[in-house]
Amino acid sequence: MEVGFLGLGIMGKAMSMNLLRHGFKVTVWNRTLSKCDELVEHGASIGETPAAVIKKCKYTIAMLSDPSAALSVVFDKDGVLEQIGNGKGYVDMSTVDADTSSKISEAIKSKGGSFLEAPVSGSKKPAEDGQLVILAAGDKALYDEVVPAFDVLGKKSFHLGEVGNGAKMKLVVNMIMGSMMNAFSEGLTLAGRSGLNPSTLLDVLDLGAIANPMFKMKGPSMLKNNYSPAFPLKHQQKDMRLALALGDENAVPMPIAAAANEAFKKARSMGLGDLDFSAVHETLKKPDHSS
Ligand SMILES: NC(=O)C1=CN([C@@H]2O[C@H](COP(=O)(O)OP(=O)(O)OC[C@H]3O[C@@H](n4cnc5c(N)ncnc54)[C@H](OP(=O)(O)O)[C@@H]3O)[C@@H](O)[C@H]2O)C=CC1
Ligand SMILES: O=CC(=O)O
Repeated sequence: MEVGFLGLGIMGKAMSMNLLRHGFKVTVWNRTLSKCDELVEHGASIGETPAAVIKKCKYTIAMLSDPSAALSVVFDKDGVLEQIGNGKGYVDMSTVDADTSSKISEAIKSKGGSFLEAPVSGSKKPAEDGQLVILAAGDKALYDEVVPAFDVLGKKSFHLGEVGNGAKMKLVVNMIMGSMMNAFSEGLTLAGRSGLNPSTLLDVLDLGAIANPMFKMKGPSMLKNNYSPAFPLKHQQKDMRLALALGDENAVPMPIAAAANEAFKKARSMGLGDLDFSAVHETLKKPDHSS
């Protein structure tokens, strides 16, 4: 199967590499074109623009940072809309809000193309290992056609109905994840400050009812102040912001998510946006008055 791939950040690189490993022919594009080189070394072709990729491929996947990037790649000059048409499918796997996804869907469909949103749950490692959870919604025929690619990228795919439902599901999941990360981070800090060994806290948590892969994976590196980015904090804060807007629209009070969003904003203001989202832990540290 031949696919186009737009966006070679942490996730897009891992996902397109995985497709190549499984025998897919992949044509890649990235805004910073030099990031295509490593993929080319592994057998990918380059498209000079999003439009060029769409022209060449029947199916194109996008994995872009946020709503503004997702819109720009579709609507701007040399964008997806210039070449999309009958018989072509566009699958946007970026995490965006339902409105953004609907705008993209309507534009693609007005040109005769088909559209699927398919944000994913799972980070860098699951992307490398083909263990993502795919939250698709939109054109069911296109979904059925791209299942071979989803089977490589993920361990499970859902088709959630109309466009917008995939985006909403992803935002709900990440709203919960961001809130959990803040509670975890406060717990680690409280354990240390009150004279407990935070490593022992990790062992205790792992044996009880709130054990989960995120605490297990992130805890040890957080205790070493290692925030090498798997899921950049700026994207987690974007997801909290979009989830809070969804809460506004539906009159759902979300005081815990709102507090978590403030912590992520504080972390961004401290210059931590490009680090892993677990770097929110740093917002709880005492200022160093030693110098
Ligand atoms: N990392 C993770 O663990 C997960 C991330 N996600 C979501 O997946 C998406 C991608 O995440 P991730 O790979 O981590 O992000 P990165 O920040 O690593 O990559 C972002 C990508 O978007 C591109 N981009 C940004 N702005 C524009 C623009 N205006 N026009 C064109 N391209 C643009 C970047 O291009 P350039 O290289 O030129 O900057 C890059 O290819 C996000 O929506 C994120 O929320 C979902 C699940 C897990
Ligand atoms: O969006 C991030 C993730 O880990 O899922």
